[in-house]
Amino acid sequence: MSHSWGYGPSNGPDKWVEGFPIADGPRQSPIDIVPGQAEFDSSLQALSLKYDAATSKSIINNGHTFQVDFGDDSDSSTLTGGPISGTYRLRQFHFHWGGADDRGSEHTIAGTKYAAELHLVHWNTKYPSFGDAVSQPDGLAVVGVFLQIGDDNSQLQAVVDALDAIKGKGQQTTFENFDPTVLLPGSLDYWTYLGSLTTPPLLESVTWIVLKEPISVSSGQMTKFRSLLFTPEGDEPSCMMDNYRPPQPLKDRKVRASFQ
Ligand SMILES: CCc1cc2c(cc1OS(N)(=O)=O)CC[C@@H]1[C@@H]2CC[C@]2(C)[C@@H](O)CC[C@@H]12
Ligand SMILES: [Zn+2]
Repeated sequence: MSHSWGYGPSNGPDKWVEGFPIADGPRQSPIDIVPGQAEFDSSLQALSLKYDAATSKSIINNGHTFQVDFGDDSDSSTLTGGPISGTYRLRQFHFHWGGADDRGSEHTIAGTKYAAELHLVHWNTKYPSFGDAVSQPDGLAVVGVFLQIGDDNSQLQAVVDALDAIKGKGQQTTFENFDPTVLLPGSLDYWTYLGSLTTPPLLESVTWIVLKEPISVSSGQMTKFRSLLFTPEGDEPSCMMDNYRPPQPLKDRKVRASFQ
């Protein structure tokens, strides 16, 4: 099973180690975050997320999730501060979600699963490109935001409304003038730890920044996420859901908190 990984019984997270031995590595993601065991670090800076709506380009169904891609050939949309040094550029954001409202997030909080998790992906501009950064230990910084079932999230609706146009794997459409700041919660308090991509190739190149405060999403909006397909239009349809990796061993790592 080299590159036909997925989330099913025959190609899902428990099988990924066959094609990607790093699945059993020392800094795998996601993890279960236990707030009582996280260490408050007063030297951690506040997150500075500065995004420009003009950098949003397109939305695509890549067969594992859907993602919104951003133009990253300038410092228009960046992450600075927080646990990282230097400047990281926003490349894309995507989600992971469940087949029902009781599951779907990748990180968990003392065992609690949220209905979905947003990943805002940034790469370190000390490297020439995203492609170079993905294999470096300090190459990527991903901001994770939990989605909790509640009221309709009007800020998310523009994304939800675009999903009809990208139902099948490989479909994409323009998605311009979207500032992902609107998807952030009121507080930017976070936990941070060193981890990896949560899908193959599971590269151990991610500084994870997981926000404590969730944003809301309604059951109806989640139903629309689940109407996407893992499969291309025309193939036997398989609804896109439960596209999350479960928590991995913490091993020799510490989780730090930016708040007390
Ligand atoms: C961090 C966001 C990210 C990037 C990538 C993946 C998955 C990702 O989501 S996650 N959940 O944040 O880990 C899986 C495919 C990866 C890609 C990074 C770039 C590649 C490694 C390409 O070079 C070939 C396969 C690509
Ligand atoms: Zn992700």
